[in-house]
Amino acid sequence: MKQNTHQQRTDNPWLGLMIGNSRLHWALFVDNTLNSAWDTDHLSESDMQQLAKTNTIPLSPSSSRPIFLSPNLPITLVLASVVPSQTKLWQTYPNVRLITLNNIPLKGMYPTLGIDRAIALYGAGKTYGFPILVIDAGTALTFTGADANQCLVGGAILPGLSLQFTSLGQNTGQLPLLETRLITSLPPRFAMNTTEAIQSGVIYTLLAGIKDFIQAWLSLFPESKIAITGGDGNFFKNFLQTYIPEITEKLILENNLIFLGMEKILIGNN
Ligand SMILES: Nc1ncnc2c1ncn2[C@@H]1O[C@H](COP(=O)(O)OP(=O)(O)O)[C@@H](O)[C@H]1O
Ligand SMILES: CC(C)(COP(=O)(O)O)[C@@H](O)C(=O)NCCC(=O)O
Ligand SMILES: [K+]
Repeated sequence: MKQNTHQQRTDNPWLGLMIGNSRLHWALFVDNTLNSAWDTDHLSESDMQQLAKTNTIPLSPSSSRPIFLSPNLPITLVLASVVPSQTKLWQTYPNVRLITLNNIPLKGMYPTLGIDRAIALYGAGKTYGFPILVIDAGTALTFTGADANQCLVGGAILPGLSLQFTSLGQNTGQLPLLETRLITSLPPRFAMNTTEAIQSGVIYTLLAGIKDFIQAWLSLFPESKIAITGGDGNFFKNFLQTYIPEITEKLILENNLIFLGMEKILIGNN
Protein backbone atom coordinates (compact mmCIF):
# COMPACT_ATOMS: atom_id res chain seq x y z
CA MET A 1 0.00 0.00 0.00
CA LYS A 2 1.20 3.46 -0.83
CA GLN A 3 0.71 4.63 2.73
CA ASN A 4 2.86 1.82 4.15
CA THR A 5 5.75 2.73 1.87
CA HIS A 6 5.56 6.21 3.28
CA GLN A 7 5.44 4.94 6.81
CA GLN A 8 8.74 3.09 6.45
CA ARG A 9 11.04 4.97 8.79
CA THR A 10 14.47 5.77 7.43
CA ASP A 11 14.81 9.07 9.16
CA ASN A 12 17.45 8.07 11.75
CA PRO A 13 17.13 11.12 13.99
CA TRP A 14 20.08 12.45 15.98
CA LEU A 15 20.73 15.49 18.12
CA GLY A 16 23.61 17.91 17.70
CA LEU A 17 24.70 19.70 20.86
CA MET A 18 27.22 22.55 20.83
CA ILE A 19 28.14 23.63 24.33
CA GLY A 20 29.09 27.30 24.35
CA ASN A 21 30.18 29.42 27.28
CA SER A 22 26.79 31.13 27.67
CA ARG A 23 24.39 28.36 26.74
CA LEU A 24 23.70 25.12 24.90
CA HIS A 25 22.92 25.11 21.19
CA TRP A 26 20.79 22.16 20.03
CA ALA A 27 19.79 20.83 16.64
CA LEU A 28 17.59 17.93 15.58
CA PHE A 29 18.72 16.16 12.42
CA VAL A 30 16.27 13.96 10.56
CA ASP A 31 17.37 11.98 7.51
CA ASN A 32 20.79 13.56 8.06
CA THR A 33 19.31 17.00 7.39
CA LEU A 34 19.01 19.86 9.84
CA ASN A 35 15.39 19.84 10.97
CA SER A 36 15.27 22.42 13.78
CA ALA A 37 17.57 24.26 16.17
CA TRP A 38 17.12 25.92 19.56
CA ASP A 39 19.09 27.13 22.59
CA THR A 40 18.82 26.35 26.30
CA ASP A 41 20.76 27.26 29.41
CA HIS A 42 23.45 24.85 30.56
CA LEU A 43 21.58 21.82 31.93
CA SER A 44 21.97 19.70 35.06
CA GLU A 45 22.79 16.02 35.39
CA SER A 46 19.12 15.19 35.96
CA ASP A 47 18.13 16.99 32.72
CA MET A 48 20.74 14.88 30.95
CA GLN A 49 19.35 11.70 32.51
CA GLN A 50 15.84 12.75 31.49
CA LEU A 51 17.02 13.04 27.89
CA ALA A 52 18.58 9.56 28.04
CA LYS A 53 15.47 7.96 29.57
CA THR A 54 12.67 9.72 27.72
CA ASN A 55 14.19 11.48 24.70
CA THR A 56 12.78 14.70 26.01
CA ILE A 57 14.57 17.81 27.15
CA PRO A 58 13.34 21.09 28.53
CA LEU A 59 12.49 23.27 25.54
CA SER A 60 13.76 26.33 27.33
CA PRO A 61 14.85 27.01 30.90
CA SER A 62 11.56 28.72 31.72
CA SER A 63 9.43 25.93 30.29
CA SER A 64 8.75 22.54 31.76
CA ARG A 65 7.11 21.43 28.51
CA PRO A 66 9.28 18.65 27.08
CA ILE A 67 9.89 18.06 23.40
CA PHE A 68 9.49 14.55 21.98
CA LEU A 69 12.36 13.78 19.70
CA SER A 70 12.52 10.20 18.53
CA PRO A 71 11.13 6.72 19.11
CA ASN A 72 14.69 5.31 19.40
CA LEU A 73 15.97 5.39 22.97
CA PRO A 74 18.27 7.03 23.77
CA ILE A 75 18.61 9.30 20.78
CA THR A 76 22.17 9.65 19.45
CA LEU A 77 23.87 12.80 20.67
CA VAL A 78 26.69 14.38 18.67
CA LEU A 79 28.55 16.62 21.05
CA ALA A 80 31.05 19.45 20.71
CA SER A 81 32.02 21.62 23.63
CA VAL A 82 34.27 24.49 24.64
CA VAL A 83 33.32 24.13 28.33
CA PRO A 84 35.27 21.23 29.92
CA SER A 85 32.98 20.84 32.98
CA GLN A 86 29.94 20.49 30.66
CA THR A 87 31.87 18.12 28.36
CA LYS A 88 32.50 15.87 31.34
CA LEU A 89 28.81 15.84 32.27
CA TRP A 90 27.54 15.14 28.75
CA GLN A 91 30.13 12.44 28.09
CA THR A 92 28.25 10.29 30.59
CA TYR A 93 25.20 10.29 28.28
CA PRO A 94 24.75 6.67 27.13
CA ASN A 95 24.78 7.30 23.37
CA VAL A 96 27.19 10.14 22.72
CA ARG A 97 29.78 10.90 20.07
CA LEU A 98 32.28 13.67 20.86
CA ILE A 99 33.60 15.73 17.96
CA THR A 100 37.26 16.73 18.37
CA LEU A 101 39.73 18.57 16.15
CA ASN A 102 40.81 15.17 14.75
CA ASN A 103 37.41 14.92 13.07
CA ILE A 104 37.71 18.23 11.21
CA PRO A 105 39.22 18.01 7.71
CA LEU A 106 41.04 21.36 7.93
CA LYS A 107 44.80 21.71 7.66
CA GLY A 108 47.13 23.65 9.93
CA MET A 109 44.99 23.71 13.09
CA TYR A 110 46.81 24.37 16.39
CA PRO A 111 46.03 21.93 19.24
CA THR A 112 44.10 24.38 21.49
CA LEU A 113 41.89 25.84 18.73
CA GLY A 114 38.27 25.97 19.95
CA ILE A 115 36.21 23.16 18.47
CA ASP A 116 33.32 25.61 17.84
CA ARG A 117 35.64 27.76 15.72
CA ALA A 118 36.90 24.76 13.76
CA ILE A 119 33.41 23.34 13.09
CA ALA A 120 31.95 26.72 12.10
CA LEU A 121 34.92 27.44 9.83
CA TYR A 122 34.61 24.09 8.09
CA GLY A 123 30.83 24.46 7.76
CA ALA A 124 31.17 27.95 6.31
CA GLY A 125 33.91 26.97 3.87
CA LYS A 126 32.00 23.91 2.65
CA THR A 127 28.80 25.92 2.30
CA TYR A 128 30.05 29.21 0.80
CA GLY A 129 33.50 28.20 -0.49
CA PHE A 130 37.10 28.65 0.63
CA PRO A 131 38.77 31.03 1.43
CA ILE A 132 36.39 32.09 4.18
CA LEU A 133 36.37 34.24 7.30
CA VAL A 134 34.00 33.36 10.16
CA ILE A 135 32.99 35.92 12.74
CA ASP A 136 31.36 34.24 15.76
CA ALA A 137 29.66 36.83 17.94
CA GLY A 138 29.13 34.65 21.02
CA THR A 139 30.34 34.97 24.60
CA ALA A 140 33.69 35.68 23.02
CA LEU A 141 33.84 37.35 19.64
CA THR A 142 36.13 35.38 17.38
CA PHE A 143 37.54 35.75 13.89
CA THR A 144 38.66 32.52 12.23
CA GLY A 145 39.88 32.27 8.65
CA ALA A 146 40.93 29.56 6.21
CA ASP A 147 42.53 29.85 2.77
CA ALA A 148 41.66 28.21 -0.54
CA ASN A 149 43.51 25.03 0.52
CA GLN A 150 41.22 24.58 3.55
CA CYS A 151 44.17 25.51 5.74
CA LEU A 152 43.68 27.58 8.90
CA VAL A 153 45.16 31.06 8.47
CA GLY A 154 44.40 32.01 12.08
CA GLY A 155 42.21 34.48 13.88
CA ALA A 156 41.57 36.51 16.99
CA ILE A 157 39.58 36.34 20.23
CA LEU A 158 38.11 39.22 22.23
CA PRO A 159 35.30 39.65 24.77
CA GLY A 160 31.88 39.56 23.09
CA LEU A 161 29.16 42.17 23.37
CA SER A 162 27.51 40.95 26.62
CA LEU A 163 30.86 40.26 28.22
CA GLN A 164 31.97 43.84 27.54
CA PHE A 165 28.83 45.22 29.17
CA THR A 166 29.16 42.74 32.05
CA SER A 167 32.77 43.65 32.70
CA LEU A 168 31.85 47.33 33.03
CA GLY A 169 28.66 46.68 35.02
CA GLN A 170 30.31 44.28 37.47
CA ASN A 171 33.68 45.94 37.95
CA THR A 172 32.75 49.57 38.46
CA GLY A 173 30.99 51.42 41.26
CA GLN A 174 28.63 53.53 39.18
CA LEU A 175 28.01 51.89 35.82
CA PRO A 176 24.75 50.03 35.18
CA LEU A 177 24.73 46.53 33.71
CA LEU A 178 23.31 46.87 30.19
CA GLU A 179 21.41 44.15 28.36
CA THR A 180 22.16 43.63 24.69
CA ARG A 181 18.60 42.68 23.77
CA LEU A 182 17.38 46.17 24.74
CA ILE A 183 19.61 47.82 22.12
CA THR A 184 17.74 48.13 18.85
CA SER A 185 19.40 51.14 17.24
CA LEU A 186 22.85 52.68 17.11
CA PRO A 187 23.50 55.12 19.98
CA PRO A 188 24.77 58.65 19.36
CA ARG A 189 28.55 58.56 18.96
CA PHE A 190 29.07 61.37 21.50
CA ALA A 191 26.54 60.46 24.15
CA MET A 192 25.10 62.69 26.86
CA ASN A 193 24.00 60.02 29.34
CA THR A 194 25.72 57.05 30.98
CA THR A 195 23.75 54.28 29.29
CA GLU A 196 24.33 55.63 25.79
CA ALA A 197 27.96 56.47 26.61
CA ILE A 198 28.58 52.78 27.45
CA GLN A 199 26.69 51.66 24.36
CA SER A 200 28.63 54.07 22.16
CA GLY A 201 32.00 53.02 23.56
CA VAL A 202 31.38 49.29 23.32
CA ILE A 203 29.44 49.18 20.05
CA TYR A 204 31.45 51.66 17.95
CA THR A 205 34.73 50.18 19.17
CA LEU A 206 33.53 46.66 18.30
CA LEU A 207 32.25 47.79 14.89
CA ALA A 208 35.54 49.59 14.15
CA GLY A 209 37.49 46.51 15.23
CA ILE A 210 35.34 44.16 13.14
CA LYS A 211 35.67 46.50 10.14
CA ASP A 212 39.46 46.53 10.53
CA PHE A 213 39.65 42.72 10.74
CA ILE A 214 37.40 42.34 7.70
CA GLN A 215 39.50 44.80 5.70
CA ALA A 216 42.73 43.07 6.73
CA TRP A 217 41.23 39.72 5.69
CA LEU A 218 39.99 41.03 2.36
CA SER A 219 43.40 42.52 1.59
CA LEU A 220 44.73 38.94 1.83
CA PHE A 221 41.73 37.22 0.21
CA PRO A 222 39.76 39.78 -1.84
CA GLU A 223 37.23 37.21 -3.11
CA SER A 224 36.45 35.70 0.28
CA LYS A 225 32.99 35.60 1.77
CA ILE A 226 32.52 36.51 5.43
CA ALA A 227 30.13 34.40 7.49
CA ILE A 228 28.75 35.76 10.73
CA THR A 229 27.14 33.65 13.44
CA GLY A 230 26.56 33.47 17.21
CA GLY A 231 24.00 34.93 19.61
CA ASP A 232 24.86 38.50 18.59
CA GLY A 233 25.32 37.69 14.89
CA ASN A 234 22.11 39.37 13.81
CA PHE A 235 22.90 42.47 15.88
CA PHE A 236 26.29 42.90 14.23
CA LYS A 237 25.14 42.03 10.73
CA ASN A 238 22.53 44.80 10.81
CA PHE A 239 24.88 47.42 12.20
CA LEU A 240 27.79 46.37 9.96
CA GLN A 241 25.61 46.92 6.90
CA THR A 242 25.14 50.55 7.96
CA TYR A 243 28.73 50.95 9.09
CA ILE A 244 30.53 49.35 6.11
CA PRO A 245 27.92 49.18 3.30
CA GLU A 246 30.57 48.14 0.76
CA ILE A 247 30.93 44.66 2.33
CA THR A 248 27.18 43.98 2.51
CA GLU A 249 27.18 41.53 -0.40
CA LYS A 250 30.09 39.53 1.07
CA LEU A 251 28.52 39.24 4.51
CA ILE A 252 26.37 36.19 5.21
CA LEU A 253 24.43 35.71 8.45
CA GLU A 254 23.97 32.02 9.32
CA ASN A 255 22.84 31.29 12.85
CA ASN A 256 23.26 27.55 12.34
CA LEU A 257 26.80 27.56 11.00
CA ILE A 258 27.92 25.13 13.67
CA PHE A 259 25.24 22.63 12.65
CA LEU A 260 25.97 23.01 8.93
CA GLY A 261 29.53 22.14 9.97
CA MET A 262 28.44 19.11 12.01
CA GLU A 263 26.33 17.89 9.11
CA LYS A 264 29.26 18.16 6.67
CA ILE A 265 31.71 16.52 9.10
CA LEU A 266 29.45 13.58 9.92
CA ILE A 267 27.92 13.01 6.56
CA GLY A 268 30.97 13.65 4.42
CA ASN A 269 31.09 15.21 0.94
CA ASN A 270 34.64 16.16 1.82
N1 LIG B 1 19.00 33.92 26.11
C1 LIG B 1 20.26 34.33 25.94
N2 LIG B 1 21.23 33.92 26.78
C2 LIG B 1 22.52 34.31 26.60
N3 LIG B 1 22.92 35.12 25.60
C3 LIG B 1 22.00 35.56 24.73
C4 LIG B 1 20.64 35.18 24.85
N4 LIG B 1 19.97 35.76 23.82
C5 LIG B 1 20.87 36.46 23.11
N5 LIG B 1 22.09 36.37 23.66
C6 LIG B 1 23.31 37.02 23.15
O1 LIG B 1 24.13 36.00 22.67
C7 LIG B 1 25.48 36.20 23.07
C8 LIG B 1 26.07 34.85 23.38
O2 LIG B 1 26.12 34.17 22.16
P1 LIG B 1 26.01 32.60 22.06
O3 LIG B 1 26.32 32.28 20.64
O4 LIG B 1 24.73 32.12 22.62
O5 LIG B 1 27.20 32.21 23.04
P2 LIG B 1 27.97 30.85 23.32
O6 LIG B 1 27.97 30.06 22.06
O7 LIG B 1 29.30 31.33 23.72
O8 LIG B 1 27.24 30.15 24.42
C9 LIG B 1 25.47 37.14 24.25
O9 LIG B 1 26.47 38.13 24.06
C10 LIG B 1 24.07 37.77 24.22
O10 LIG B 1 24.10 39.14 23.85
C1 LIG C 1 37.23 31.41 21.98
C2 LIG C 1 36.16 30.58 22.66
C3 LIG C 1 36.17 30.88 24.15
C4 LIG C 1 34.79 30.97 22.06
O1 LIG C 1 33.78 30.36 22.81
P1 LIG C 1 32.25 30.87 22.75
O2 LIG C 1 32.25 32.33 22.83
O3 LIG C 1 31.72 30.43 21.41
O4 LIG C 1 31.54 30.18 23.86
C5 LIG C 1 36.38 29.05 22.38
O5 LIG C 1 36.43 28.84 20.99
C6 LIG C 1 37.65 28.55 23.01
O6 LIG C 1 37.68 28.24 24.18
N1 LIG C 1 38.74 28.45 22.20
C7 LIG C 1 40.01 27.94 22.63
C8 LIG C 1 41.14 28.87 22.28
C9 LIG C 1 41.33 29.10 20.80
O7 LIG C 1 40.41 28.94 20.00
O8 LIG C 1 42.47 29.47 20.44
K1 LIG D 1 30.15 30.09 19.57
